[in-house]
Amino acid sequence: MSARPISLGIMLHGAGGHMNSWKHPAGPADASVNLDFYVSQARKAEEAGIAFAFVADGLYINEKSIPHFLNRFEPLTILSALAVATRKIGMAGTVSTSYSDPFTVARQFASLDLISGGRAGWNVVTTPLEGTALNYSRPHPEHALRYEIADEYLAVTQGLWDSWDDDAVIRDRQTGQFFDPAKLHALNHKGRFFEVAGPLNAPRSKQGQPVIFQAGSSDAGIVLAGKYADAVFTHSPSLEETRDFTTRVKDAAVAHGRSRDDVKIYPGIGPVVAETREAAEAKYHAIRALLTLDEALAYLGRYFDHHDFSQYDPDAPFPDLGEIGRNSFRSTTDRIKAEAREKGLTLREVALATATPRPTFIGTGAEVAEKMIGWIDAGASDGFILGFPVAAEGLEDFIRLVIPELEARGRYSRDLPGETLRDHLGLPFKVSRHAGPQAQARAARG
Ligand SMILES: Cc1cc2nc3c(=O)[nH]c(=O)nc-3n(C[C@H](O)[C@H](O)[C@H](O)COP(=O)(O)O)c2cc1C
Repeated sequence: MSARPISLGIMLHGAGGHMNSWKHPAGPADASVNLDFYVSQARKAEEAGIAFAFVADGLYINEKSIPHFLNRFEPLTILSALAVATRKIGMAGTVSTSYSDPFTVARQFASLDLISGGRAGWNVVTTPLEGTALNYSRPHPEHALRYEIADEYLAVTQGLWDSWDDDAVIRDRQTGQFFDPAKLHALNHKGRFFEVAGPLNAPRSKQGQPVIFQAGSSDAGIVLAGKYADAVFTHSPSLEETRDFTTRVKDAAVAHGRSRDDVKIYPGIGPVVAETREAAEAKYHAIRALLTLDEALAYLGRYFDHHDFSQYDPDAPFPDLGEIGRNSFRSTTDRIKAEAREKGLTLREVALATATPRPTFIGTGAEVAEKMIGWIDAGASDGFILGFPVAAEGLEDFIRLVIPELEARGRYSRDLPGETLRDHLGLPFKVSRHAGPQAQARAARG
């Protein structure tokens, strides 16, 4: 295989990314809380050489939330179950830095990394929805502050993960020595938001530390990713916009003394594939028909902190919302507003395009495979996270129709490299900050 193989993750999100995917006959209606369905999706993905499973999350619902959000598994709990039902596929889960404590989260991911044999990843989010504050006995931090908290939070967590040198625990039954005190490091962090003494009560794992994913595409999100992220989950509006984003994240990594290859970019895509282009279009139309306009307006509203769009004429131009949305999903709402303005769209058009977008990757297996290769070769991304609108149908179709086309072009292997998630993503073992200069140099050489 000469050119780079394409790296894939799969979003596990119940019945699928379409808000009414639960109505689609391809999978179970209760998929969001159906352990057997999650296990079967993860195993199919693993067999197909998909590098990691990815579980998104949210911490606040109301009666307008989409069905999958109303009843679903907590990410680390479901990933711990999936870790013992699989052997190779990575396990990446979302946890918010605005509504948790670094010691607990460091410990939870360290445990997942041990349970899975070095396959854990943490998708770091800052939580967009103000209503979350109602569930956590604390005020909702505004956008900039959320990212300042996240920065210190990550420094603390990664510090805790290096509490124990790789050979610190001896467990010598003859001498009775359990560990070497010289190889145990307290953190003694005292910062603006956190005071954490450490050490962590968990060792490092087969991959050193869990992989850091980051999701959040605003300027502040890009700076955070450049500093800490091993991988970034982002939108996929177009090849050009995604490539621009990728360039900015990799520039940010370089600005923090890292290399461009230290951070991998994974846009989420929702391919719809069939034997012919017409059949793929028919599949998309069946998916689109699952949705009413009212539901699309509620879906759109969530990005704007559950703004009520039903108050406007759907066939009038998209309303001028001023600052609404800037403190929630900022990068997403800025993009929606700009596109509506530039293209002169009505509210109805914006709501439908947001809730049930026409996939960028639609067509035959060969067409979708060619397009994916085109994105990678143009430098738009390092891989993709597959978030099928209808999970059961989408994964089957992709394995049957797209993967063989990628293989035929020498751009995909079902044999995942190595054993850990870092191996799968082409990232080196994470050397401890307390390791000597020789170990650091070895790691830098790869
Ligand atoms: C592609 C993408 C995926 C996201 N996934 C989640 C998620 O699963 N859970 C969550 O609480 N927030 C998620 N967020 C929200 C961000 O963490 C952040 O709180 C919000 O988008 C504001 O950041 P931004 O303006 O930098 O994008 C996501 C954002 C993006 C852009």
